[in-house]
Amino acid sequence: MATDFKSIPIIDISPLLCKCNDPKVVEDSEVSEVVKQLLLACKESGFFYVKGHGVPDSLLKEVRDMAHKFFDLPYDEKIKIKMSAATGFRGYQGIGENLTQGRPDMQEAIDCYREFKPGRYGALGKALEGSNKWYIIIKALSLKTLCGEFEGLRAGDPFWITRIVGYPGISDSIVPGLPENYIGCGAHTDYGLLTLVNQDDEIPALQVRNRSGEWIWAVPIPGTLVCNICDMLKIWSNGLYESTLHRVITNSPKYRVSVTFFYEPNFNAVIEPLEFCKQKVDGIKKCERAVYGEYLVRKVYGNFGIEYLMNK
Ligand SMILES: N=C(N)NCCCC[C@H](N)C(=O)O
Ligand SMILES: O=C(O)CCC(=O)C(=O)O
Ligand SMILES: [Fe+2]
Repeated sequence: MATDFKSIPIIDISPLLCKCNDPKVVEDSEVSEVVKQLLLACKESGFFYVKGHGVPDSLLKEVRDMAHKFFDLPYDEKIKIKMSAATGFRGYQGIGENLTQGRPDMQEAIDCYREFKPGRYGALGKALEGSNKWYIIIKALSLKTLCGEFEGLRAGDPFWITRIVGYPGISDSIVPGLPENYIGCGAHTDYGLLTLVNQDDEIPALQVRNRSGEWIWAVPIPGTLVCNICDMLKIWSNGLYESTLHRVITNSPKYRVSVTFFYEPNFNAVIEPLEFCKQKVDGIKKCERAVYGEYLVRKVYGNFGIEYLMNK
């Protein structure tokens, strides 16, 4: 359950990285301390910054620089990798094409989804069949390498999504009578397990809602990644962890980029509150079950107007 948090904690996870292969990891006091902080953050705000994550600052910056370069290209170039229902919703979408709660977001983006063999996830998976445009977009993004880490038996054959988002800058001279909260991305929760956000320095934009409805800034902290709990993890934890509402405000004249990686469950996974999480609240089930793939496809359809959907 989210609380009235006023700030988002910064957690140094380096002990986890150093000691993850140590057979005595569970007894390690530094590791226990990190785990304690993570647990608290997952319950109180569903959001935290991580530092000591092992991804060099220079690489985080390089990724964002490449995203800026892509979005700087003329529109005619960008639409060479245009997304549609026919591309499995993979590729570029222009400003105002993504909808949140039915309203256009003032952003442009490139969406990538885990690739899989046609037919692998049956009729449901058909919506997302297609290949990513890696060769143009993110040769050096290193996200593919990172994705590789998450795949395989060890992590249960998870799905993943990555979204490279650009928010055009704004100023009174461009939009006279500009509202104070110009929406780069409307209020939403994320769908899967855990989101990692690599955001531009110096441009506060991401906001997270606490229990009383106040919007708390997740200002950029150089070298950190913003992490947040998503809907499927909330269900698994029987509501113990919060999938917190967040949004993006644009009030800077500077163009802002964020690169998000969504770590998701297996596409076919049936997600239900785990028994030991129910036990913590006298066996009461607090969240409804969902099939991840169904949930995702419903969200993807909701994110686009009808012209996208007519196209497959
Ligand atoms: N794959 C994820 N989580 N993408 C997040 C996008 C959030 C905004 C979207 N229009 C929505 O309304 O959900
Ligand atoms: O741009 C950001 O900081 C976050 C974007 C976001 O919330 C999303 O794409 O799900
Ligand atoms: Fe989000």
